[in-house]
Amino acid sequence: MDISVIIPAYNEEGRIGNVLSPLMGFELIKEIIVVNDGSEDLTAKEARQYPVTLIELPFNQGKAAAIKRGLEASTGEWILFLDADLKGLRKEHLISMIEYTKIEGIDMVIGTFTKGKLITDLSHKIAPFLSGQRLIKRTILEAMPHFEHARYGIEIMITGYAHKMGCQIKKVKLPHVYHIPKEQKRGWIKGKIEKYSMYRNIISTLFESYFLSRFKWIKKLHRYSS
Ligand SMILES: O=c1ccn([C@@H]2O[C@H](COP(=O)(O)OP(=O)(O)O[C@H]3O[C@H](CO)[C@@H](O)[C@H](O)[C@H]3O)[C@@H](O)[C@H]2O)c(=O)[nH]1
Ligand SMILES: O=C(O)[C@H](O)COP(=O)(O)O
Repeated sequence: MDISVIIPAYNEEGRIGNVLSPLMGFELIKEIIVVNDGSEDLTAKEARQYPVTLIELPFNQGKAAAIKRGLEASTGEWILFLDADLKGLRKEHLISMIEYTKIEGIDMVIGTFTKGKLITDLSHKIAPFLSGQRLIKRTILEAMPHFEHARYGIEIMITGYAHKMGCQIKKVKLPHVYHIPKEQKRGWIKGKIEKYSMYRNIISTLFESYFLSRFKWIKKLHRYSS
């Protein structure tokens, strides 16, 4: 198997290095694609210090659009999505995600936070399908209907689609990994505003695509064993 890592990044100066470092020297990783989604800070400069393919979007277009651009540029058989603001990510976490892909028939592995921070652990316990850490067969992503406008609704779309197509999904715990909350990244007021707008993206995607006909998949997701 070969893996393309795609990391969407918007204003992640001082953080993106924590995610890129553990990826170095990993044999199965064919390429690392960082999509700088119109950042106004030094995210791109920091990413350039690593051997990555850097795609620069001229203005902020949202996570889903950044992922789409990364996907178009990638060539791996499997795609590993990682957020650029993770703390505590280590090689062992990647290895445990990759191990699951060896099980016959597995199409997607979702990495969930545990033993990191109470709030992030809790949010992944309640809503593991919102996790941005995933390893997916590229054929599934390529077959998906347009998703580039979904912004933060992207995880809902991918999970819903995979479910609809009968894909096999596994959750894998990523101990001691968490992400930096928006309030800490952007300041309290701006952080809360961005969070509110993220929840709107998530809820509207959920509502538009699945509320009436396919709500059942959410319940089922909780049953996927780790
Ligand atoms: O316009 C944007 C906004 C975010 N990002 C990047 O996308 C990733 C996730 O964004 P973040 O704002 O950190 O999201 P969270 O608040 O952590 O949201 C959680 O929930 C979201 C909705 O399910 C998921 O997309 C995230 O991966 C998940 O961590 C990070 O690398 C960002 O830099 C972009 O590239 N463009
Ligand atoms: O996972 C969490 O801790 C929150 O629900 C989302 O965090 P955020 O502040 O990065 O949006």
